[in-house]
Amino acid sequence: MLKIQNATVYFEGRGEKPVHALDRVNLDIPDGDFVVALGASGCGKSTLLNAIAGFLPLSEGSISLNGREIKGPGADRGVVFQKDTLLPWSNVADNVALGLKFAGIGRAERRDRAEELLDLVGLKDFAKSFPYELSGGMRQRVGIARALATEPDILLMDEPFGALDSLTREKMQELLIEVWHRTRKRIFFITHSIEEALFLGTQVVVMSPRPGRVVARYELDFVNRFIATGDVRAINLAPEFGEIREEIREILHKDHQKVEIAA
Ligand SMILES: Nc1ncnc2c1ncn2[C@@H]1O[C@H](COP(=O)(O)OP(=O)(O)OP(=O)(O)O)[C@@H](O)[C@H]1O
Repeated sequence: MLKIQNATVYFEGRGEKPVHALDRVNLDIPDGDFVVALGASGCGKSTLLNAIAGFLPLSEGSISLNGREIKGPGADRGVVFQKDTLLPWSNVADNVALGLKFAGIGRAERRDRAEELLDLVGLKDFAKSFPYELSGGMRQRVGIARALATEPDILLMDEPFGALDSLTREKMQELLIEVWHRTRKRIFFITHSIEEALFLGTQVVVMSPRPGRVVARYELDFVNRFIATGDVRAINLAPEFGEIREEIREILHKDHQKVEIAA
């Protein structure tokens, strides 16, 4: 279980009032859950992800993974960002195996593991390619394979498909569902897109800015419906999909007005 209790973060402002980026967020991510955080810009989504990753400390509250409090980065958490962070001078297989190299795993085992993961993300034939030879979607797939290499307990994904064109994005969503279904890895995923959140999440938390807090939660089943049927269109057209989408749109619209007024 990943347990977030009263997570609160203040950033020191430049001589002004501190920014209250995260306010008493409580969230449980059980094993196998796909949790999506959704919200307007500045509502603290990345702050929350960075705190789970151990990149920044909480001002108050705690985050624990399998009973151990998170105090810094660790191999039990794999991270994928919007911009790929692949090493341009290393080929795809070496990029995937980077974390294994740091962990002292031998060359043969690294190669086997990289091969297995590239197969999982549909890039079996690209092991020897270099990042510049790949499209944006393919680079993100390498990023996912790399994040999974050390067999983390959770995958943390900060708008991983935000920079992709809509067709590639849809393909990547389906690929990620396949990866999730096959590995049953728990995932914490950030997005601005309501449709993406509803399609992917077994749990969707809607966040609101100033201060960043959770304002709505949904337990959803569309992702499992997709796994069972493969029918994206039927899901998009399902009345309950439309209802929740409108409900969330309303919440986010109010946030937008709030931010515009404050700006
Ligand atoms: N290092 C920092 N120092 C000061 N303020 C920060 C810092 N990082 C984030 N903030 C502020 O904290 C608030 C939350 O930011 P955060 O990046 O977590 O939001 P977000 O929901 O991820 O936004 P976006 O969707 O635009 O990425 C914002 O007001 C932001 O300006």
